[in-house]
Amino acid sequence: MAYAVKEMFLTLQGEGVQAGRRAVFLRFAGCNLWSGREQDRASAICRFCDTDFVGIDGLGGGKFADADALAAAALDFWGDGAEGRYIVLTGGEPMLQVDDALVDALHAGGFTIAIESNGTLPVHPGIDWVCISPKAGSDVVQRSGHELKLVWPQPGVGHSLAEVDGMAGWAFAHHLIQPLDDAHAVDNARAAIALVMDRPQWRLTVQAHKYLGLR
Ligand SMILES: C[S@@+](CC[C@H](N)C(=O)[O-])C[C@H]1O[C@@H](n2cnc3c(N)ncnc32)[C@H](O)[C@@H]1O
Ligand SMILES: Nc1nc2[nH]cc(C(=O)O)c2c(=O)[nH]1
Ligand code: SF4
Ligand SMILES: [Mg+2]
Repeated sequence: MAYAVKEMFLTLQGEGVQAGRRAVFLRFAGCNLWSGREQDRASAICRFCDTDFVGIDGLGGGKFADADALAAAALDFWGDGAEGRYIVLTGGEPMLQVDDALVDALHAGGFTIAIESNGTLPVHPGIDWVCISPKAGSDVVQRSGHELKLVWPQPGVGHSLAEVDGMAGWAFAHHLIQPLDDAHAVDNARAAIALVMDRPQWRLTVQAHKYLGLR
């Protein structure tokens, strides 16, 4: 299968339990919850996305003919050294494109594979670190994994507190709250902190890369 990749880059994971870890980010083009066009944002299921995932024109992006070609490009971004190779599959929605061939090729390249997914598609069982970030109004089918990372608050109707308490029972090792980054970031952080103070099953995570000048 061919893969449509928006961009690829080497950075530190900025979010979640693996924050601070050196990682190649592989950002796939396209998402099933928003077209990525600004004129569609207000009518999309997911309306707060902070990412451009349209097209294949980013740095390190392109159309990759097969899994070996994509894994080879990821290894180039990692550079020298076989120690601690870590790749984060993101997007857009990576599960629209991730398949057996890619998982096998990345493992053959020595990568530990992490994914950032909205959970509306089952995550590939070969992935080593599963982060699911539910979006209000979507049907989350992937309710197990390593970390559940809920953006809070979500604009519009959002999740009810009853839904949040329900998610605390989903089979994840870690339950995380990530403040929504928009024009009201300070208020959002306050709301996220208040939620965690009331519900100690949840922990706060922040998008550290945005404070550190990392991609
Ligand atoms: C751009 S998404 C791509 C992966 C996948 N589509 C998803 O939503 O999980 C990567 C992560 O950024 C989070 N995110 C997107 N926009 C955000 C925002 N404005 N503030 C905080 N987190 C955001 C998502 O919830 C997700 O955890
Ligand atoms: N540094 C860094 N960490 C991240 N963690 C999740 C990200 C994403 O967009 O999926 C992201 C990102 O875009 N940059
Ligand atoms: S599901 Fe993820 S990639 Fe898609 S629009 Fe929402 S945050 Fe962005
Ligand atoms: Mg991001």
